Amino acid sequence: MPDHDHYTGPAGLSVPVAAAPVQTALLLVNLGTPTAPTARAVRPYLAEFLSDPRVIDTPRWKWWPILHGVVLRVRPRRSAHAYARIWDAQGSPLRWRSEALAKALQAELGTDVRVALAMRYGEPAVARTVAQLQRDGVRRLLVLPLYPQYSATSTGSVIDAVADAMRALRWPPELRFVNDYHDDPGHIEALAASIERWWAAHGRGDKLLLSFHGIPERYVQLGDPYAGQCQATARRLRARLGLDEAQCLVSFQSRVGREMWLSPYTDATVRRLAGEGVRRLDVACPGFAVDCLETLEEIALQNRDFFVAAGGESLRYIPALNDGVEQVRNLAALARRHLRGWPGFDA
Ligand SMILES: C=CC1=C(C)c2cc3[nH]c(cc4nc(cc5[nH]c(cc1n2)c(C)c5CCC(=O)O)C(CCC(=O)O)=C4C)c(C)c3C=C
Ligand SMILES: [Fe+2]
Ligand SMILES: [Fe+2]
Repeated sequence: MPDHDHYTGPAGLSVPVAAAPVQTALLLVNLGTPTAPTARAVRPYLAEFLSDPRVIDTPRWKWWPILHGVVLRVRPRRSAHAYARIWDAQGSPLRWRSEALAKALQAELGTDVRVALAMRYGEPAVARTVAQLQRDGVRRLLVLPLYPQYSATSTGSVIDAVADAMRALRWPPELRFVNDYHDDPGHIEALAASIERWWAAHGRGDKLLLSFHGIPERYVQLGDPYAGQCQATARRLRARLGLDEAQCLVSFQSRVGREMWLSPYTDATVRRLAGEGVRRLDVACPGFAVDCLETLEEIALQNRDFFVAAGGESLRYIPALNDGVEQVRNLAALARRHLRGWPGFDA
């Protein structure tokens, strides 16, 4: 009797003719974080991060000796000290908050989509996560980097990692990417609503500063749309909150190295504002989907100290959207829009 459900080969190979039910997955990708707030754990994380040519585009022969000879000897200890200030009972905030967001999104999206989380650097690695999804029968994959603004250094690098993961698979899944969501009306509304909610609970400061992660200015000259997208997010948020440019300012944080980065710099801005008589400064970081080292340490601790030392009264950090209801509803709606047209999702 011929078996119509299987293809049978001459050497005894037998594979099913009918495909298993197609599964769709949403893969969230965030930057990644060390496994512990120690120099020993931070070193391999920084080595992977700072070896990425999307992040540092200096030719390898020139960068390698600097990275291994200087940067990885000095920076891990400094970074570990910063991480130790924000590490909590659940570990790295970036990691556990990203996990909480993935879990909340899974609950919001239901059983039609499987939600997974990977990290660009460190674990869970993109390649391993994608390979596991494929083994589990996922044939359609929507990738959502947790960066509202596109930069080649962040989103572009996630695209590289997913492309590398695809290359390693014999039968890669169908693929879609969210490039950015910097001006998505639902995202702007989510940001505005969470800032207003925070003001209702804590009162309003004299000014609102929006601090975005910086990148070298040269990258923007080479075509990176990041700076324009940050300014567009700020413009829309201002319009929604009814603030002008004097009441709601933009700055860029985290400069590393000697090159000019996007300006004005956040540390110089908070010092300037304190010097100009601003007493209570509210700071939000709309470039970070979840709180992490850059918000909890660099803004809420380091820049707070700069502001107070320069004569300000208090710098208050307004938390990221994290796994709050505004973010979960918005990212679920964004995902559903990008899933449209795939079987099981309205066209
Ligand atoms: C040196 C170049 C760097 C570029 C360019 C850069 C761009 C960039 N980064 C983020 C988001 C995050 N960065 C974080 C930490 C971090 N960033 C850099 C360097 C660059 N980032 C370093 C060396 C570090 C590690 C900490 C340190 O030593 O200062 C984090 C926090 C991670 C955490 O564990 O909490 C995030 C998030 C974006 C969005 C971006 C470009 C737009
Ligand atoms: Fe960074
Ligand atoms: Fe930083």
